[in-house]
Amino acid sequence: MTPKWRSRFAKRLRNGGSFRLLTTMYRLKFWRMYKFFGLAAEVKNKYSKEHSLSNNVRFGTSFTPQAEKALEWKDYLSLFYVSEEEAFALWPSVCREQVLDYMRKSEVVIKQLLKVLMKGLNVNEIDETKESLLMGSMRTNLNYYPKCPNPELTVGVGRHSDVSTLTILLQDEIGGLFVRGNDGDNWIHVPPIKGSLVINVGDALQIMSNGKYKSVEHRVVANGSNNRISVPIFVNPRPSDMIGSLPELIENGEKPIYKQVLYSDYVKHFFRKAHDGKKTVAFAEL
Ligand SMILES: O=C(O)CCC(=O)C(=O)O
Ligand SMILES: [Fe+2]
Repeated sequence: MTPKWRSRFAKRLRNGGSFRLLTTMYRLKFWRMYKFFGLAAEVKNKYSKEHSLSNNVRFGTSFTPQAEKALEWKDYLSLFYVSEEEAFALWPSVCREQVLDYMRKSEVVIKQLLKVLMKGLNVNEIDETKESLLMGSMRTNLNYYPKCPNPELTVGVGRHSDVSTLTILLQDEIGGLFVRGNDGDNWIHVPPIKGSLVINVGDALQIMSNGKYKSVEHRVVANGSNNRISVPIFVNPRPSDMIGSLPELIENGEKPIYKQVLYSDYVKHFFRKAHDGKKTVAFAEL
């Protein structure tokens, strides 16, 4: 990355928003994903909350069905990465290798993005502890939005920000993802561009950057004519990490606006309620 590009990039993220990173690196075979969702219901149900052998593998529908007035028009398979061995033992074989490959290749891009973002905060050294805080755990979701007979009655995903540090999102050619503009009023469509990824700042980075980088609010509409697939990688702190305004920023004289919270508590708080815009972040406010 050239310094000019780097500073433009850091500025764009500071202003809040979604940054589309053009790359030809990713050629994920979407049909492989469709294959999972095309499996018989009883096969997919082996990975449901009730039947899955592990909490790290979960097939479900909607976000938090027990807290939602109307269900989101979406099925998903959520894969929390622990190790290759575990993935081989527990993840559905129909898509396992593609997801692992995608995650492995993404790591290079993720590290570069985080380096640039930390530079923008004057944090020039990312040691092992910091790296683990920024990207110590990863979760990949396969989202499947089936064609909806009454799209005006529901949504694909309600408005929310991700609880991640960064989200790397791959979407197919259908479209339907919207991000909230900087003025807070307008919604901007994120058009699919072949060979591109959408990079979203999540709440954990907003908190660690002491509010300098803003997590982006987004939503997905339900679609009356097409099925849609998206594959976000949520780059997260580890569940056992304490997150809060980074000490480097406070040592530089900034007033902290976030307290230290256990990341797994933050995530639990997010999942307890239906999607509600950016309200989750209040959980960490001082
Ligand atoms: O499908 C998309 O484009 C976005 C999905 C999303 O926001 C999520 O899974 O958190
Ligand atoms: Fe999201």
